[in-house]
Amino acid sequence: MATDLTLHNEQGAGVRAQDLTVRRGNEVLFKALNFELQAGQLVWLRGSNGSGKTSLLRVIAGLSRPDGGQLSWGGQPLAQSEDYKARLVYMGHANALKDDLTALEALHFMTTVHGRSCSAERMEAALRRMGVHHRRKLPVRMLSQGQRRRVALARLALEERPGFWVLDEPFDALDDAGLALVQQLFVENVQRGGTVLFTSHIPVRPDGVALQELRLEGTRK
Ligand SMILES: Nc1ncnc2c1ncn2[C@@H]1O[C@H](COP(=O)(O)OP(=O)(O)OP(=O)(O)O)[C@@H](O)[C@H]1O
Repeated sequence: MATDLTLHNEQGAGVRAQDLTVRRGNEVLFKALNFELQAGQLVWLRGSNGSGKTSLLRVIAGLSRPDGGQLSWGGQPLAQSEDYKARLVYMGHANALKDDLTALEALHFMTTVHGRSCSAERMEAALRRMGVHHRRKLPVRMLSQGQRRRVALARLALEERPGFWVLDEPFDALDDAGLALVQQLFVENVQRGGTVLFTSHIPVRPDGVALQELRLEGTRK
């Protein structure tokens, strides 16, 4: 039997998952999962430890393949959609910052790797917004965990287009002010017509947009 987690929203195209099945080893994490993620949605992917949230995010980001079912964007397979690839911003659980680079260099490296290269002034402004500008010349290895997270998340502060953000535990290691900053970035992306799909074990309550939930609980068969 299919599990329908469709989130209803009428604005524009989005990601559609049909009968999605993912296994890890011998374990079926979820089976025949159906949902849509559309423009203007802020979606909290929830589920207990090991329920398959990271695995689902990786599949949506195109980093691994589902064992069954399809993912599409505007009727086209997700993996073949240039529009989807251009909108996708995926951030995994790890910060993916190079320890020996300074914070500014690490952000520059990250944006270049992801094809989002921009001016030094804009990167400095993003680091300032994330409250780590005063640490921009320090090597990443000398930053605290929360500061590293803020540098990595500065990538989101550089985005100006309506993006499709897929974020695994973005709030990890952040203090209350950091949490508020990142939620504000979510709201801005959603308000310009983007989508944010994220996991978090910390309850969040962004102001100004509706928060929807996609629950993986009970989807195993
Ligand atoms: N490469 C792998 N090989 C085998 N099993 C894996 C692999 N990666 C993940 N798993 C298993 O898949 C299940 C789901 O893992 P996943 O990381 O997707 O869960 P999660 O919901 O993100 O968990 P958490 O809340 O703890 O971060 C776990 O039981 C895990 O052990």
